Amino acid sequence: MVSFTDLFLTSLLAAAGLGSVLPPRIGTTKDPKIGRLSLQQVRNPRAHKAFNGARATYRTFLKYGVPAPDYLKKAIAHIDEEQEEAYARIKRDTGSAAAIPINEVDIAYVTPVTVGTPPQTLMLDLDTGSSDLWVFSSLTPSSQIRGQEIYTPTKSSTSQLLNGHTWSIRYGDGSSSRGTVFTDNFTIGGLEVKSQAVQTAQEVSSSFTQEQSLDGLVGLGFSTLNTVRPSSQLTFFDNARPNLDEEVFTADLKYHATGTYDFGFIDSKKHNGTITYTPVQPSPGYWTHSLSGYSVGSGAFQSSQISGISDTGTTLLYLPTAIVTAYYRQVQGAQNSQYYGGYVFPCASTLPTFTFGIEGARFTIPASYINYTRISPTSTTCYGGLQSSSGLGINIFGDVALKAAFVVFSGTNPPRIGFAPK
Ligand SMILES: C[C@@H](SC(=N)N)c1ccc(Cl)cc1
Ligand SMILES: C[C@@H](SC(=N)N)c1ccc(Cl)cc1
Repeated sequence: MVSFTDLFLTSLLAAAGLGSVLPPRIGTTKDPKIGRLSLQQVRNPRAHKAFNGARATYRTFLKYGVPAPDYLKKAIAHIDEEQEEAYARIKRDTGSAAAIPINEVDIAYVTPVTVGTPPQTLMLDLDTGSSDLWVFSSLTPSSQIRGQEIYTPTKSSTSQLLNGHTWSIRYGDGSSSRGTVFTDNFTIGGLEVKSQAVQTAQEVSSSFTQEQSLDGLVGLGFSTLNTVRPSSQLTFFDNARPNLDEEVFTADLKYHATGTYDFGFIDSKKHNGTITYTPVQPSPGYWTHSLSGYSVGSGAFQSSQISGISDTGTTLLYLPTAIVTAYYRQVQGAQNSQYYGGYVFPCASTLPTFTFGIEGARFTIPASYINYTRISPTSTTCYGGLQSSSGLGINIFGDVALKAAFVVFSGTNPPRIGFAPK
């Protein structure tokens, strides 16, 4: 005989989704004639909210038509409230991943990411100078693939074609790519975005084909620059942002070494001293801000507002011609060569450092970063890491500058960018 108390307690616990902790009286019987029935209890997949005991008890009162005491209704309310506050405080998402130079002169940095289910790993160039996330794919003609890893959407159980959407992009250096779009799970350094727009290349230009260790780009510019049509798509950072502990990502790029990109937190172990922030102009979609001036070697600091973009996807530092000529005037044998397409100098020449200002702070780029590369492996002529921006129409604080600092890209409102010594 099942007592009322058993029934009450069992139903109370059942209502709570906790299942019965009583001996399994219900559903089994000792009488062999009736046969044996056993019920498999499963967790309620929709029970994603925390358990609220008062609510469970309240439901039981309702179930048996017993008026619930007032204190119970109040209890339900303040348990819910405390749970909401607890969820609000929980540390949410962060991510951390390597920034690996793809050749011996740091022409670009790639970061391991995973796409799809099961995860497909690709090495992508995290690029704050653009806002398309695109990958070499099973849709890229094999004639345009030379060693790159590809994303195959049909092998991913979570991929979905974004019907009727296409994209096409041309970068400042003349390289380009275009294709179609899927959404899929996308992870960088343990930080996952479900349903990220992943742009699958159907055509890439030769400079991408030749870059064997680069499987695509992750645009970390503002989503306004995204080229997907008819509806533009959000960047990985914009998708991840609501779950991030802090609305930031940081770049700790290194000279001839592997650095890191962090998402959602600022790692104080990666920089020395304070971070100096300066406002970012988010239109048209680059991380556009000003330098407060510059100096060459031990020369006096020249204060002047120099507007440009902090761009992890561009290799070198491009500044106004007046600044660049002032720099190379200090370099024996330097010349602005039409033939080599920029400032070159004898590799044996001694180069000065270059210092740029962020508000009141000063960041010095070592001479070695500006002695960028030999024109060819056997040449004694070297190409500079500081070049004139006059042909570009925009000043670009590329990797040569960024690797001299710890950089915080802050997606707060208003957006800002921070630089710290390291
Ligand atoms: C923003 C970069 S391209 C990139 N980082 N995806 C750029 C723009 C314009 C010129 Cl002229 C050269 C480079
Ligand atoms: C980010 C873009 S444009 C640029 N060079 N800043 C790019 C183009 C070609 C390669 Cl191989 C790698 C990166």
